Amino acid sequence: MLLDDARDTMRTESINRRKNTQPVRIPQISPISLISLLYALSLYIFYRQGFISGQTFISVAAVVLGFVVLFYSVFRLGLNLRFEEPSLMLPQLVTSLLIMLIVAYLERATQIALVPFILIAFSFGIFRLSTGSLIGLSFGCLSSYLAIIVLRGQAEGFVDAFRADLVQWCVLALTLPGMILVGKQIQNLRQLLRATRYQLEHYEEKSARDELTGLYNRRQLQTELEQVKLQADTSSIPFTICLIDIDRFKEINDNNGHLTGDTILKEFAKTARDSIRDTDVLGRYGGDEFLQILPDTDLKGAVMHAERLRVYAHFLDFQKILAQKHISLSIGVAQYRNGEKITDLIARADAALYQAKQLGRNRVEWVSSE
Ligand SMILES: Nc1nc2c(ncn2[C@@H]2O[C@H](COP(=O)(O)OP(=O)(O)OP(=O)(O)O)[C@@H](O)[C@H]2O)c(=O)[nH]1
Repeated sequence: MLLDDARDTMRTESINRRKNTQPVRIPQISPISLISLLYALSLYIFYRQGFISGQTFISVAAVVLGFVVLFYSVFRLGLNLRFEEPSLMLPQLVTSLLIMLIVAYLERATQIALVPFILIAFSFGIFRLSTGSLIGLSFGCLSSYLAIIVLRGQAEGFVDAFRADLVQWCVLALTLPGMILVGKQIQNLRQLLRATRYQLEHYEEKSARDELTGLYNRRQLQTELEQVKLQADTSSIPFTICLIDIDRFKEINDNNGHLTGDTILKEFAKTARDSIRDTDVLGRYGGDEFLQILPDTDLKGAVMHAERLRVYAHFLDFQKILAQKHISLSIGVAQYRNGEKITDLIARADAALYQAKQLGRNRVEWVSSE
C-alpha cells in the first residue's frame, strides 16, 4: 500500500521535477557531448598519423560540433521539456552512435575506436534509458555495424580483414547484453532508493505530527523553536510565542465524555491552523495546550493575533456536542529575548498563561520583552 502510494506520488512529482531539474539537466548534456568531442579528438590522432585525410577529420569535427551546439540550444531554449524523456538521452546517443558508425564505414582505420566509444556511450544510456530502449539501441547498433562489415566485405572480397571485423562485432555483440544487465540492476537500485527516500520522508513527517490533531507535536515544536531562535540570534529579527490553553477542559471531558473532548481539540486545531500565517508554526504542546510560534513578530503583533484567535475560538459553535455551546481560551504571550534559552522563553509564556487563568480565564496576558 505504502509502495503504491510511493509510486503514485513519484509519478506526479516526476512531471514537476522535469521543470525543476532543468538547470541540472543542462550541464548533463555535457558528458555525451564530451564523448563526441573526445571521439573527434581521437580522429585527430588518426589524421596526424596519416590514417585518415584532413578533409575527413574536418568534416567529422564540424558534424560533432554542430551536434553539440544543436542539443545545447534545445536544452537552453527548454524545447526538451516537450518530450516524454526530457534528458533526450536516446536521441543524443543515437546521433553520436550514427556519427561513429558512418565514420567507421567511410574510414576503415577508425574502426578500432568504434567498440570502446560505443561502450562508453552505452554506459551513459544505462542510467537513463529503459531496458526496452537499451535492447532496441543495441539491436540497431549491432545490425548497422554488421551491415557495414558485410558491405565492406562485399567490396573487398571477404578476405582476412572481414573475419577480423566479424570477430570484433561478435565481441561487441556479447558485451552489450552484459551492459544491459548492469543497467537493469542500476535502474532497480535507483527505484528502490527513490521508494525508500519517499518512505523515509513519510515516516519523518508522521513522527513530527500529533496523531489526534495533525498539528506538529511537542518534539517538532522544540526543533522549530531552536530553528527560529538560531535565526533570531543571527539576525536580531524578533519572534514571539503564544501558549494557548482551552479553559476548563477537564470539565468538558467530565461532563461530555472524552470523545467529545477529542472532537473539540480537533475542531479548535483546525480553526487555529486556518487563522495563522503561512510562516507561523502551530503545534500541540500537550493535552489541551497548544503552542504557536510567530517568526518576525514582536510582542504587540503577537498579542493582537492572540486576541483575534481567542475571539475566533469563542465563536466556534459546539451547540450539538457541548452543553455549554462554546469554549474559551487563555493565552500567554512572550517575546524571545536575544540569547535566552528556549526553556526560559516557554517558562515566561507559561507565567503569562498562568496569570490569564488567575485573572478569570478567557483572556490574553503577556510578559514584557525587557
Ligand atoms: N479528550 C481529551 N482530553 C485530554 C487529552 N489530553 C489531555 N486531556 C485532558 O485535558 C484536561 C486538561 O485539564 P487541565 O489543563 O489540567 O485543566 P483545565 O480543566 O483545562 O483547567 P484550566 O486549564 O485551569 O482552565 C485533563 O483532564 C486531561 O485528561 C486528549 O487527547 N483528549
